[in-house]
Amino acid sequence: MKNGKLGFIGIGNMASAIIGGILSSGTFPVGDIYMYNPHAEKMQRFTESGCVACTSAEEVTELCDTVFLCVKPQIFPEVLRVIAPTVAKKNADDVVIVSIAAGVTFKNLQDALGADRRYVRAMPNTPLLLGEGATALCRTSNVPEEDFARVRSAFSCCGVTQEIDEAQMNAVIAVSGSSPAYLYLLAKLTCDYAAQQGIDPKTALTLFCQTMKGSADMLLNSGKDPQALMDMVTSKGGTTFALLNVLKEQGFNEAMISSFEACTHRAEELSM
Ligand SMILES: NC(=O)c1ccc[n+]([C@@H]2O[C@H](COP(=O)([O-])OP(=O)(O)OC[C@H]3O[C@@H](n4cnc5c(N)ncnc54)[C@H](O)[C@@H]3O)[C@@H](O)[C@H]2O)c1
Ligand code: PRO
Repeated sequence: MKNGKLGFIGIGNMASAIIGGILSSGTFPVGDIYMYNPHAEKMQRFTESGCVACTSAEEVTELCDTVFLCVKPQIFPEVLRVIAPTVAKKNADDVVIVSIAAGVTFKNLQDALGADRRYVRAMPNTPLLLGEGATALCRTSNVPEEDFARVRSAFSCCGVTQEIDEAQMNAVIAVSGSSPAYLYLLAKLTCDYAAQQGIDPKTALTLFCQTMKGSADMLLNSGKDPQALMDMVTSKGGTTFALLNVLKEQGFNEAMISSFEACTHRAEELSM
């Protein structure tokens, strides 16, 4: 029997972002959110808000019909081994297993927990914490619309969601899962430069962040593609031209593409 409870195993950065987003949105009753982490202090702020702490991953799996696996890929074999007997006791219709791990495939999950179970893979990102996340999702063909909608709503109350094919799941990490890191790197380099030039760090951060937000809005809403928007900024013989020229000369595009490929390749290596 389904009971609508959401269970989280592994309460680290990402589960905290997802649960934080869910709590701020109020989409799910706080008492329906169950969790387990071996370090109990990681659950404290959520239990203080009314979420339920469990004493094991098995307990979360037993009590919840949507189970989010939020541990590092390297910990997956252990967690799957621990929850497998509890998953096996349930009807296949009564549990959806959601993995947010980079690289862990449906085949990995099916080998450990059974081919007849329902699985969703998600690739969220840390801005879910503020309700501004982006999550790519895919499902096995046996996940009905109603179950998928429920999982999707846990992510869409924390931002944008898009359904893709499993074959694209590793490549999408460079698009939205890992990409906050390179945007923060850009922010750090820009603000460090501004500070060296005597610009107040807070002023620089405000200007840079609004520029990221405004540029994102232009990409989404102006009807122009990235190249056309770059051209709008770039006066012939002007400052942007000088900036882009150095990036080109120093191999920025190639470095970015190599970094995307490394990201995807690492996800492939993390498959069990
Ligand atoms: N951090 C991100 O931006 C991000 C984005 C998308 C996907 N992911 C994926 O999310 C997953 C978690 O990443 P994270 O950054 O939150 O890691 P994290 O290290 O912050 O969190 C993992 C948590 O798992 C707990 N844990 C360890 N062993 C456990 C066990 N046996 N049972 C239950 N819990 C256990 C740890 O104490 C920790 O709190 C990874 O698989 C990662 O690929 C992360
Ligand atoms: N953080 C995880 C990692 O670095 C997965 C996407 C973002 O592996």
